[in-house]
Amino acid sequence: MSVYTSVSDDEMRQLLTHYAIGEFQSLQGIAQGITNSNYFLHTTSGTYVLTVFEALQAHELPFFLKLKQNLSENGVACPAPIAQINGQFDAQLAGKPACIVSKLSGRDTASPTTAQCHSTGAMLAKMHLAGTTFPEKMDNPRHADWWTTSAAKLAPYLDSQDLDLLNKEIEFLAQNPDHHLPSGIIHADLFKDNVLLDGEQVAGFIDFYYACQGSFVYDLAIAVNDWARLANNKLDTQLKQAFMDGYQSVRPLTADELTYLNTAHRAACVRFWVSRLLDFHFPAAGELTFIKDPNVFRDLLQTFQAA
Ligand SMILES: Nc1ncnc2c1ncn2[C@@H]1O[C@H](COP(=O)(O)OP(=O)(O)OP(=O)(O)O)[C@@H](O)[C@H]1O
Ligand SMILES: N[C@@H](CCO)C(=O)O
Repeated sequence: MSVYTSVSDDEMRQLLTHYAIGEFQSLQGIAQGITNSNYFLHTTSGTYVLTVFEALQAHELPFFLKLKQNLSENGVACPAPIAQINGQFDAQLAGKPACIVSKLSGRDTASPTTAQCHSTGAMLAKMHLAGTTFPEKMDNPRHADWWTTSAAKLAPYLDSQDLDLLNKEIEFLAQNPDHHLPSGIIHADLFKDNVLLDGEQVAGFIDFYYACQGSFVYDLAIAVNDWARLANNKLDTQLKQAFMDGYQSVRPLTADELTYLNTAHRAACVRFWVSRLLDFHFPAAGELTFIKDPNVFRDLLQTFQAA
């Protein structure tokens, strides 16, 4: 149950005095989710989603909320943040940063169909195009510098084979950067559990809290590595193709992006192999982390190295 911060009815009533979304009716904790406390908020004007952020700092929140507003206004399926009467999107509850966003229909899936991959790929391309109208920038906190520093921190915990693989791959990526490729705002974590689906169609992307500047093909590779990954840690050709076709139905990849694609998949493997290794070897104190298997991305990386 991912409700770490309990919000009382009185606290919620008080917060709602700053919004024009009707009178408080009830709050219902949402079981899914790992990092934050999420609730369905029922008011006399409808149902919304309330998030109380457990790790994000208050000053970091406005960027992500303005981004979601910009994207939702530009036809990207994602929750629209609800502004307070004074125009501010971010709020505070129980001393923590919080926000209210529109509720989307749909649910995530662990086993996508090709049609769902196609729809998600198309929406990702739409997001990349729409993001070009967003004026603010955010550096990627989990890219080359981060994985280089993290590999040094992880070195004592890895066996020599894994450490050698990781270090050589980081060296390869340093020699093959993506700076020359089309870039802009990327989601950077578009795994299956961050997309709500309504039948075969995307109802909305959620969890924009790793969104940052990056190359579009890297973002595409992050998503395909999860959407098309099979239990044997190889990619399903049909799911991958459907995702790529969906993406390219909206934004065809350039010749340079197609040339770089395999390297982008490798970079995406390193990103999540390393973050999962850090979660495993350095669990944050007091954090209820559901450790995800780091080795799936090590194994997937090796399939791309062999390609
Ligand atoms: N805008 C929304 N509309 C409908 N349901 C939502 C919305 N936002 C979140 N949810 C529901 O809440 C669940 C938890 O949200 P989310 O995955 O963002 O949790 P988190 O703890 O904030 O992040 P994470 O699990 O990635 O650490 C989602 O699986 C989804 O079911
Ligand atoms: N999507 C990530 C977790 C959140 O960043 C993973 O599966 O490792």
